[in-house]
Amino acid sequence: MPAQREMKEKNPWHMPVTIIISVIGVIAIVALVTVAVLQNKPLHQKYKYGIVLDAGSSHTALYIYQWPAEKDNNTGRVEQTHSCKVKGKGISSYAADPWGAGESLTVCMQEAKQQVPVKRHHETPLYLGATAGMRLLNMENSSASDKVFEAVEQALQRFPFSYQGARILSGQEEGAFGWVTVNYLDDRLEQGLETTGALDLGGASTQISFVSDKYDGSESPSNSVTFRLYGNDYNLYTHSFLCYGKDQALRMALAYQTQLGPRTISDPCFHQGYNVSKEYSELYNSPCVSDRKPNGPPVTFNHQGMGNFQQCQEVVKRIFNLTSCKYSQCSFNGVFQPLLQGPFGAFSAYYFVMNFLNLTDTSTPLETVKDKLTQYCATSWAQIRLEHPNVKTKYLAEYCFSGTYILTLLTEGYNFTSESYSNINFIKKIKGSDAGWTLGYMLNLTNMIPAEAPDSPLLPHTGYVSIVTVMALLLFLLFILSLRPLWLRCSKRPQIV
Ligand SMILES: Nc1ccn([C@@H]2O[C@H](COP(=O)(O)OP(=O)(O)OP(=O)(O)O)[C@@H](O)[C@H]2O)c(=O)n1
Ligand SMILES: [Ca+2]
Repeated sequence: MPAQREMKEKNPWHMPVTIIISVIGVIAIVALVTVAVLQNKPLHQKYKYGIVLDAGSSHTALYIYQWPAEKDNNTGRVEQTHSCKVKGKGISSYAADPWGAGESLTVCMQEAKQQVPVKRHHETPLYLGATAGMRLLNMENSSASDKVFEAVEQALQRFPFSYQGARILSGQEEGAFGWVTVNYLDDRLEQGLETTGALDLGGASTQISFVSDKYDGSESPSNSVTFRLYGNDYNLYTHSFLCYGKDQALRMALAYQTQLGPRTISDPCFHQGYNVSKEYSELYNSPCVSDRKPNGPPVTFNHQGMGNFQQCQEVVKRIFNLTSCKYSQCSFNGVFQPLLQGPFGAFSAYYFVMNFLNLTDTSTPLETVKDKLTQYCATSWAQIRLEHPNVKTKYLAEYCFSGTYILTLLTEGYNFTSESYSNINFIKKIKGSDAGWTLGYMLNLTNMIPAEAPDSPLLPHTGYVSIVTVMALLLFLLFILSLRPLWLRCSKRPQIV
């Protein structure tokens, strides 16, 4: 017993003041670490939203994007959470019934109301951008186009979002924002990596956009778009070909075959056994072909398929002017195009068509791709329908033409070769978000890509946690060591005998 008492009296830990100080010290350190860690933990649960309606020539689609609420200005954080395809045709097809255009959007808008949390509705920006279909309608009949916009605007303003306007995008914007989307989703802008070119094929127009070291914008300045993003300067080449979307290109190809007003045309771009009566007035009802309407044609013509890829390619080539060029080099129709450079993402109808034809693998030699298309085009219409009973007849009838058009546009039009063809990636989505101009458009309008690289925190969160913990442990050790003299003094005290 006396020995135990002696131990207690020697050991400063058994002094009440020392115990209290130690406990407070430990609690303070734990509290310090906990508060510091929690305070700096990134919040993931709160999001902001943005909605973009892509009013294309063939259809309208609604996209909802979200990003963490506390990081509007951060990099690569915006993602698509929902998309909705509007039933029916594009808004430009409602020229005779403008209110129908507004009405057509309500189902997808209701869906958006469900998808975005109610408390975010009022601060969620809503944009509508129209592309080549409305560009053509505006050229043809600007008052009809104004009426469509009026109806669309009224319909959208009935929803509780922050409506930011509906307008026609220029071809240049459409190309440039598609390029921004692809490179943003691939984190190429933020990291200053080599960029990917963008190839977009719609129903009424098509865009090509890429960065070329050889292009500084001085030759054909109208094709140049400059950006400063995350501290890097980009000099983008972009061009939009109006009327060279898939549907209008088909019209032009048919117009060449019907310019003498025959009752029947034998079209190599359609399958053998395909035979449909079509109206001249309907075929020529577009500014892309209206000036070539034959004089006094019959009301209808029989559109018969022959199914021949080679001949189809000859027909398709006729819609490209490959000879005139006043620049150092051109793509087609006298449009300047610098040397192709880098990888390319090809989306929209490029993807739909090549995916249907099982031709998205560009490591397959171009000659093999052509052989496969030759076989596909030569298959009878009856057989094609039998093999794809669930595919929309309009799409199905056109895939031979569409595949041929895509290969001709890429090789004869844009000058992709057997080698550079493999630089193309046919894509639909990147990391869950659709490739297209809408995301780039929203990022631009909400200033979500800074011109300069944002100040990044000195340390990542895990590094920060580790340093705070190590510092706290060191403090604790220091505290223990500071008790040592006290402990030594106690141990030297004269013994109580
Ligand atoms: N499964 C699908 C879906 C669409 N298409 C075709 O793809 C084209 C539409 O492409 P899209 O990118 O949706 O065009 P829009 O945006 O409507 O047109 P634009 O960009 O020219 O305004 C149309 O010709 C349509 O027939 C297709 O062949 N197969
Ligand atoms: Ca489009």
